[in-house]
Amino acid sequence: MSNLCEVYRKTPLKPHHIIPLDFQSVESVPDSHVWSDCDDYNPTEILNSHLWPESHKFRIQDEHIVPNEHPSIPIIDLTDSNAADYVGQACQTWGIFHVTNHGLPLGLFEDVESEARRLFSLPSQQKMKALRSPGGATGYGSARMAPFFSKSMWHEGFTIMGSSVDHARVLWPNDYKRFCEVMDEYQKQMKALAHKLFLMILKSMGLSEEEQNWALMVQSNESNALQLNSYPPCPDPTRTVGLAPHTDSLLLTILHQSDSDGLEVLQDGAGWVRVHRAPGSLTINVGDLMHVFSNGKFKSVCHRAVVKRTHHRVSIAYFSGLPADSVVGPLSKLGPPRYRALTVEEYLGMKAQHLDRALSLIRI
Ligand SMILES: C=C1C[C@]23C[C@H]1CC[C@H]2[C@@]12CCC[C@@](C)(C(=O)O1)[C@H]2[C@@H]3C(=O)O
Ligand SMILES: O=C(O)CCC(=O)C(=O)O
Ligand SMILES: [Fe+2]
Repeated sequence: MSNLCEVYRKTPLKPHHIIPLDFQSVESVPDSHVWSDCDDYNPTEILNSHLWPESHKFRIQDEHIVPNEHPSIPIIDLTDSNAADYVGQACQTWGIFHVTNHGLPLGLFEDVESEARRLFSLPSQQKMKALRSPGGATGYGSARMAPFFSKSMWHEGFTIMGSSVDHARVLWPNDYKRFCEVMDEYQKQMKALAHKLFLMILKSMGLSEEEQNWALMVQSNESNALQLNSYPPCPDPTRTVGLAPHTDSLLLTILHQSDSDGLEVLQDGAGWVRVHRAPGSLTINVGDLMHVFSNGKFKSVCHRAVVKRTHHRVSIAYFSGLPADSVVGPLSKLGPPRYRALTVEEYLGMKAQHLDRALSLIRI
């Protein structure tokens, strides 16, 4: 089991921040889930783009990245010989991009999505048997960041770190193996892809082979999490929020948006931009630890998820991180450090206390 689990044990949550609404039993949106107050909706520090240097506020010009004249999220073919450069550029400008030709079989996504749907379509009382414990990191429940918002999100999640067998067994006592196999295989494939992307990123940063080897050694120990997200159909999608605006804490996130769009990113000047899926692609975004490691060159992108009136949207997010005791600080070759170095554990502790303010609190 991943040692990220232990970090979260130190910041226990209250049960009402863990237990999702029984979405199957409601016909209208209860007041607890109506987001009318704008302040709730927009975390202050994230919107304050002082976190990001002026030079990053430009549009991608490279025609290989953006095939049309309207700015849109880059789509990068991982088999292109220049892919590493494009990945580096996309991390600097958008903090998010799609990858195609990633080599993963379509069946893998069909399987993980169908298992996720099998889980979320269980009756609420059954899912509650796998509820995350107050000091726990894995299992069924609301998003970990729930306590920072006065309203609840139209969302339920299932978090896996390592093996899912303990929770799967209580959900399906006689039929849990398939779920575990699919989740194990998915995590294995994602780990390999995260490794490949990390290597491209290091290359794009101009690291020497020796420096690359060192960094890869650190990354080969990655600590990760798999998050199944469910956004049930909502009677009033304009007054509800799927996932509130946030940045992801770890290095990189690999997102599979199943069959419907719903992810939006906050872009300087443009506001909220819908992240349309490209066929067969995966969506990659930069997380806070990568933001620190790149000395702010790569930006940890603020994003949110919206909900649908009739469609039950499911997404699968893989968070690639580092062991809790590893130290993350800006690469020295990227200029004077703009963030102080700290352990993953310390950073996640700050995130648990300050959410979107954590990154600015470690600025030098
Ligand atoms: C390893 C991770 C990463 C977590 C916490 C833990 C497991 C679940 C992840 C999420 C998923 C939903 C958004 C987020 C903000 C949340 O509330 O839970 C993420 C958070 C983070 O990136 O900080
Ligand atoms: O469902 C989505 O599209 C976004 C999920 C997400 O941001 C997350 O799990 O951190
Ligand atoms: Fe996220």
